[in-house]
Amino acid sequence: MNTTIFEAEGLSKQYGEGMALQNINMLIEQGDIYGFVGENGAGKTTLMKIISGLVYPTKGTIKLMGKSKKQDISQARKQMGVLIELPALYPHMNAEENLSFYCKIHGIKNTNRIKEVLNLVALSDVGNKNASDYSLGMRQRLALAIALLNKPTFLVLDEPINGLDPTGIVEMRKVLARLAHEEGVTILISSHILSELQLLATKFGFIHKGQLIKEVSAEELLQSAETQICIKTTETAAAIKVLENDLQIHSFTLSGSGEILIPKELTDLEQLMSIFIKQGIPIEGINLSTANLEHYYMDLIGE
Ligand SMILES: Nc1ncnc2c1ncn2[C@@H]1O[C@H](COP(=O)(O)OP(=O)(O)OP(=O)(O)O)[C@@H](O)[C@H]1O
Repeated sequence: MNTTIFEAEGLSKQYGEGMALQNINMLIEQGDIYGFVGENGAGKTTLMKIISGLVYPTKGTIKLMGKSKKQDISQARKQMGVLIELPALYPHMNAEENLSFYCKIHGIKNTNRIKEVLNLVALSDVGNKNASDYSLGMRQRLALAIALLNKPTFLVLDEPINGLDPTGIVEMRKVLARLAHEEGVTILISSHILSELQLLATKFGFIHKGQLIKEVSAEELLQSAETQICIKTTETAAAIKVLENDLQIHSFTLSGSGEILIPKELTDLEQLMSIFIKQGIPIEGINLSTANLEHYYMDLIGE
């Protein structure tokens, strides 16, 4: 049975007149990389702050590492690493010195941990370079290293790839995948870069105007996407005739660029190719379209 890391029941947060969160029920289990998706102002940061103890909910309950009493939750938070706002980095200090400073603040005596976290975030080679010489991606990874100092089992990361260039994004993805797969860290991560989130997350939660409208596993997302065969031909009208008359396929659509999209389960690709060739229909390309987190999200919120 999977262990529950975080659970919210009927969670709401009101700021003045505005409801930032409304009746949220959410479940994060051990080993999940939970991708948190939502528009600006949807409520992602507010929920992450509640989990981290930076903001109190107006209504509802939370359980952290199976604990629900206030004191036990505070204790459980010691097993968490949080990156919501970038911690202050001292530019004139190198990464090791910055980490050493945070070790002192958090009362971490095991200085070997500094080398370990530098290794985990792939900064070992540049650990003695001043932080002012780091790229944004390296600074983000150093901030992550600070969040990892206490060996967390649960990481909460708000937009950790925001503003990074493609190399920085790939580096961060590799680091997070390694933390999850090799160190067994459970991760809650928000990002507006849905293609990136799709490469990493094992589960998704979609929040819209303060409401968690859907939770779905990566497998369910794949299954729910109607995998389609896309056929590109210069003879679209003739190809459609063959589909309808010879193959009795009527549920196909045309993409914006004129490709014919057929649900995969409706067709035997070999048979389709052989009929097209027999009828002299030129095929310029065939490929499979698969699940797309961005489309899924847009469908979900009705846009
Ligand atoms: N301290 C605050 N006081 C008043 N309103 C707030 C406060 N913090 C957040 N809000 C409001 O709560 C709502 C949710 O904000 P939140 O920052 O949680 O959204 P978000 O999904 O993280 O957005 P983004 O993707 O832009 O970071 C927004 O309407 C925001 O204006």
